[in-house]
Amino acid sequence: MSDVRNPSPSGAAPVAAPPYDALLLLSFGGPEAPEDVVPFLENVTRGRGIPRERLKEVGRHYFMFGGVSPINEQNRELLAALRKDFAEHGLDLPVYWGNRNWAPYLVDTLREIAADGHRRVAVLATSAYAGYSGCRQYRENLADALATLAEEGLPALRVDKLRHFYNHPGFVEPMIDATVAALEELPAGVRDGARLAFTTHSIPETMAESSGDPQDPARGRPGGAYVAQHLDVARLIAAAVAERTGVADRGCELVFQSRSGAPHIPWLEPDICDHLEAQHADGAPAVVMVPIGFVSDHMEVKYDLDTEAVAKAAELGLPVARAATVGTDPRFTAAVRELVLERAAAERGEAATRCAIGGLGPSHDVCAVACCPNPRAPRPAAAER
Ligand SMILES: CC1=C(CCC(=O)O)c2cc3nc(cc4[nH]c(cc5[nH]c(cc1n2)c(C)c5CCC(=O)O)c(CCC(=O)O)c4C)C(CCC(=O)O)=C3C
Ligand SMILES: [Fe+2]
Repeated sequence: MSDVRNPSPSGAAPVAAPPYDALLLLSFGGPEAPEDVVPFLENVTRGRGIPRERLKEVGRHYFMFGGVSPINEQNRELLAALRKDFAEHGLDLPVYWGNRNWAPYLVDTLREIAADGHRRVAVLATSAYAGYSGCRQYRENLADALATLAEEGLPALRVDKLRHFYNHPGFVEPMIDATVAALEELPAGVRDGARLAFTTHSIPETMAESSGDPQDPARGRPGGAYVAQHLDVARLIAAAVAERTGVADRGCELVFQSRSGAPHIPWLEPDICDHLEAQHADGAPAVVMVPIGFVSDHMEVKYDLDTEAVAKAAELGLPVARAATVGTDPRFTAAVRELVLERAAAERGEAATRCAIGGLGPSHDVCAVACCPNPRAPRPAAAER
C-alpha cells in the first residue's frame, strides 16, 4: 500500500485541484417528513416494476421512523466533514451536494454550481461498487440534469465521476475497526466463535452479471464485478480481523438484504435473515453483520439490519452485533480528498498514485459505454468514453 496522504504544510496558502473547480457529493436522497414518503418512493420506483405490496412494505419502514430517513442528515454530516478535511489540508475546492430522489435535487445543485461560476466538476457518488444502481444510474441522472441545464441556456458543465472506492484503504480500514468493535459488543462467551456475515444490497442476478467493465477481469467472474468487488473487501476485512482477534475461522460469507422487484425475477441470495437461520442451525454461537455495501447507517441499515435481522436473531436466540459503516471517519474523508487529487493529476496528464488494496487493483477512472448496462433500455449517461 502506498501512502499518498500529503497534507500541505500548515500555514501554506490553500491550493486548488485544477482542472476541477468543485466537488459534487451525489447521493440517493430520502424522505424527511411523513408527507415526503410516498412522493419519494414514486421518484425511486418510477418505471421499475416494483410490486405494490413491496412499496407499501417499504413505506411502512419509513413511517416506523417518523417518515424520516437518516440518509440526508448523514450526507449533511459528510459534506461538513469533507469541507473541514479540505480546509485542514489546504485544498481549496468548494463541495456541493445533490440527490437522485429527493431534495436537494441534483439538477438544482448543478444550476447552483453553474451560477457560482464553476465549470469542471469532480463527482463522488455515495456508492462504493460497480453496478447499474451505484454507477451508471448516477451517470444517467447527471446526463439528464445536464440536458436540463442546456435547455435552460445555462453554461455547460463537465462532470467526471471519481472511481469506485470500495478497495481504498480509507474505506476498508474503518470497517475493520468497526468489525472488531462489534465483536467486542458480544458477550465474552460467544465472541471467539462469532461468524462474520458481510452484507450488501441484493440486486437482480442479471444486473450483477453485467456489472463492471467487460474488459475488467473482475467482471468475468461469477456474479460480475459487483460480487467480485464485495468478496475482495470481505476477504480483506476477514483477514485483518483474524489477525487482530487471533481467531482465524470466522467464515467470510457475502449475504444480501433489501431485495425488491417481482418475486419471479432472481435476485442475489442468500438473504441475511435466511443466513442467520442457517448459521443458527449450523451451531454458530453468534454473528456479526458487517454492512460493507453501504457508506452510512441509512434506512437499509436501520430497518433491514437493525430492526428486521435483529428481530430474526432474537427469535432464534442468536446473539448478533452490527458493525458501523464508515460515515464521516477521517480516513474516509482523507480518501475522498486523495481520490480528487489523484484524478485531478491524471486529468492534467501527470503521474498519480492510485491507492488500492486487495486483489483487484484500482478501478478505471472513466467508465466504458458497455460498463454496468441499464437493465431496461440504453439511455444517455455522462462521464463515459
Ligand atoms: C445496489 C443498491 C444500493 C447500494 C449502493 C448505493 O448506496 O447506491 C442501494 C442503496 C439504497 N437504496 C435505497 C432505497 C431504495 N432502493 C430501492 C430499490 C432498489 N435499490 C436497488 C439497488 C441499490 N440500492 C435496486 C436494484 C432497486 C430496485 C429498483 C431499481 O431498479 O431501482 C427502493 C424502492 C423500494 C424497494 O423495493 O426497496 C428504495 C426506497 C437507499 C435510501 C435509504 C434511505 O432512505 O435511507 C439507498 C442508499
Ligand atoms: Fe436501493
